[in-house]
Amino acid sequence: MLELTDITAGYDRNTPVIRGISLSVAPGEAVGLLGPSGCGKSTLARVAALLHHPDAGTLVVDGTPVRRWRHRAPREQRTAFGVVFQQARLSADPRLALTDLIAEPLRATGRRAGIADRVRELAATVGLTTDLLGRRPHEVSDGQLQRACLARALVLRPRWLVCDEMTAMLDASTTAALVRVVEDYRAATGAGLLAVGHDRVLLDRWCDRTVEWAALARS
Ligand SMILES: Nc1ncnc2c1ncn2[C@@H]1O[C@H](COP(=O)(O)OP(=O)(O)OP(=O)(O)O)[C@@H](O)[C@H]1O
Repeated sequence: MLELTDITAGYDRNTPVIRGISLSVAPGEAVGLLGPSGCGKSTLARVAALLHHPDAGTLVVDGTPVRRWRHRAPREQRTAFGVVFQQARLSADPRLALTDLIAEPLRATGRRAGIADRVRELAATVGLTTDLLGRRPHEVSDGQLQRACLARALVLRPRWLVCDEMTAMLDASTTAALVRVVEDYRAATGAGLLAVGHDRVLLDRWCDRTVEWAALARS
């Protein structure tokens, strides 16, 4: 279970951008989070994925309260999450070939055995051909780069996926392909999903339930 309770967070302690927000995702559940631009969806998603320290409130992941965020979070908690952001180019090191980008979390956690096989397997899963794997981010399209970022998010086999506007920059066929990859992964592993977006039709089709930000902010 992913349980966010009474979360207050922002970028300046005196003026939080989200206040007293609670949201839970059950194991294996897919929850869509819908709301207008700037309301704080990404901030909440980053708190949930241990990437942003809240000013107040609690986060409990699979029964264990989170006490530290970002690089201070215990590895076991950090690696339970796979995260994909809207802007692949901002989340990809421009110096890394796609193969190294996908392998980054394996190297960062010292899991060096079988890296090449795992990258090949995931590249096929997300629909990246071998010739693309040696290219760097500026040598591939936004859709190809996002495929690599999704592969990177799955490489440690996370129990939780946070997709923050993952498909907002993509065409319909790439969107459908990436959603399918996430859903196949969830069907195989039972991972839970928090999917942030603007597109109600997509989120309703993709997720078990869609939550409106306005309802969260009222409750
Ligand atoms: N790094 C930052 N520093 C300061 N303010 C920020 C930062 N990131 C976001 N904000 C502000 O926090 C508020 C919430 O931003 P957030 O990105 O969480 O909203 P959002 O609902 O995800 O928006 P969008 O749908 O446009 O992505 C906005 O007013 C934004 O300007």
